[in-house]
Amino acid sequence: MSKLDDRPDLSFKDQRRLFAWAWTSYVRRFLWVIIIAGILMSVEGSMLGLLSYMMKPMFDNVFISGNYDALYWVAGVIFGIFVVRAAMNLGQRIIITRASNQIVFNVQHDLLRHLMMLDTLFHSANPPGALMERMKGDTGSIKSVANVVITGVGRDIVSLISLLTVVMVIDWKWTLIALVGTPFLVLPSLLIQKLVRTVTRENRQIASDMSTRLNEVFHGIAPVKLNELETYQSDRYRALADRRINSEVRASIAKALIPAMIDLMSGLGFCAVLLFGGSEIINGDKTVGEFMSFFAAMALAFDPIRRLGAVSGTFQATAVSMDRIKAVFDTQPNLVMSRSPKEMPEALGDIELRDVELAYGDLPVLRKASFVARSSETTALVGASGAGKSTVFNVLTRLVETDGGEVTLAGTNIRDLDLANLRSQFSMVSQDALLFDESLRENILLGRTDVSEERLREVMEAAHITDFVDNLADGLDSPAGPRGGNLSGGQRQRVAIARALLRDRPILLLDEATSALDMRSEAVVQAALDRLAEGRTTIVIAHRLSTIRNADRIVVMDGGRVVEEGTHDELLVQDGRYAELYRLQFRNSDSSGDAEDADEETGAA
Ligand SMILES: Nc1ncnc2c1ncn2[C@@H]1O[C@H](COP(=O)(O)OP(=O)(O)OP(=O)(O)O)[C@@H](O)[C@H]1O
Repeated sequence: MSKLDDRPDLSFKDQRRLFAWAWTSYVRRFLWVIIIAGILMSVEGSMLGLLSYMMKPMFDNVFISGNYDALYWVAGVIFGIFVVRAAMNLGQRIIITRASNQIVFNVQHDLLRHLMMLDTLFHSANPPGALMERMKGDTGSIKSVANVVITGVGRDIVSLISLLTVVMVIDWKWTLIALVGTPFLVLPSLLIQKLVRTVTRENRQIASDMSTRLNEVFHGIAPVKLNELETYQSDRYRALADRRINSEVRASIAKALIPAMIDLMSGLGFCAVLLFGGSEIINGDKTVGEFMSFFAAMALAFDPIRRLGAVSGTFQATAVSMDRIKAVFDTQPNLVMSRSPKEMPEALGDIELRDVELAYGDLPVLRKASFVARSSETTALVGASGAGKSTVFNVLTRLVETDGGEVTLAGTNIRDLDLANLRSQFSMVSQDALLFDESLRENILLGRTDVSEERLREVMEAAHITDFVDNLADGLDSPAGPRGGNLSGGQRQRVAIARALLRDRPILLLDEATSALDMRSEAVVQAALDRLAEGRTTIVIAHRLSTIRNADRIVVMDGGRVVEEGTHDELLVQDGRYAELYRLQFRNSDSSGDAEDADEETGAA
């Protein structure tokens, strides 16, 4: 599963494709809102033309002819123009803000769902900070298109058309002279657009690296402090921030270049008209009012023209962000989903791995691994660290896809089963129990509303949670803290066990489920797990071999292969890898009295 690498620069066709995708997927459903906002904007924009046109009666009828009556109606009309402008602007702003936020949240919502569908390998390759930046930073730039482009462009185009109509009506020759420099803008603007795209892409990447850095610092705040990495981390962040400032400045220069060039061209046109038109007024061929109207229209056109010039920069920047978002949507999960999934077998039956192969990139992790976990029995997976035991769990729950071989549940290939249905067969407790930043109650219930207080209490007692919960000020409603940080490792593990007890599914997967518990708690929780395991198909990975010696079957893994299988006694008689591990652990725990130390030394799971 791929890392989200940057894609090549966007051609004009790519950009058209991206905007077409955004339009059909997200914007089109707001067509009516856009039309209404467009009407309001058109009215607002046309008011500028009217305003400039009012210069003519103001100068010719009021100032030059000295007509007092005209003074009142001209003033009234001009005030009316401003009232209409204000009302239209307010109306369309409200409408578009609502629509643009809705569009962005829709994109974010779809993106979140899509990201949650992508498999574990994708998430291992792409750090959370980088994904958050795509979700927030890049979608935010779509909003700027909605806000700036849809609102601004509509209004500015209408303003420009109305102002151009006024200047054309007054004198088409003056208009042509004013616009004489425009064709020279085309080539430089194309080059500038490419520059904007390049700088924006770089900028987004730096923003993503910054989020990743922050995410890692806050996630690993304890190791940062304990290894005195504060200065190192803040220097790294500062280096990124310096690059970001640099690239922000370059991006804004690039974006400002087009309006700056438009300014220059407008200045040239302005002076040319002044030179040419000034003499016509001096000669009496044109009135002062006409001249003032023309210049007012020209001056009022500056802002819309400059903004329209800047729009192309915004468009380019947004195209880059949309491309980064589209890259996520284009990434498909590695999982092969069955189009017509088979029914889940009534009686679950055995779980079988047959010649299963899996590699993470170039690293082979499972190599033709085969074993059977019999229905309603407990199977233990044993082997050195990195042997591939947890990967077997990932394969069973289809968090990762195998490269070869097959996994069956009661004879049915798990690929032929509905994914959600398959996952609903498992309860799992893993070594690093992940808690959410919610109350303990919410962490145990995980959204379920059908659990009675009695059942909840029962489960808490079995998982040995009541011990510590009853001592908390808010009891079960105490917050677990970010990633369960308010609890100890052992307490977190007990919450995870309570979840599994409550979930109560036919297959139980325990990955060093009691490794963080003290001896006394472990004995009690282990008893609860043993009770839970009764009648269920259980696969257990345990640190201490003593905890799995009663398993119905022990599967020994080494380097991604199954190297031995049997009961504890059979494996001891075989005198192979298991017997070696067991003796080593037994001897160490015998001499030190601490089985855990022995486990760590041997690396046995
Ligand atoms: N998401 C991943 N991306 C790349 N490599 C991975 C990933 N997950 C695991 N690995 C690699 O796969 C190998 C097997 O890992 P696995 O977690 O299955 O081992 P394990 O037997 O459960 O080890 P332990 O007893 O230490 O938990 C290891 O070498 C590990 O580096």
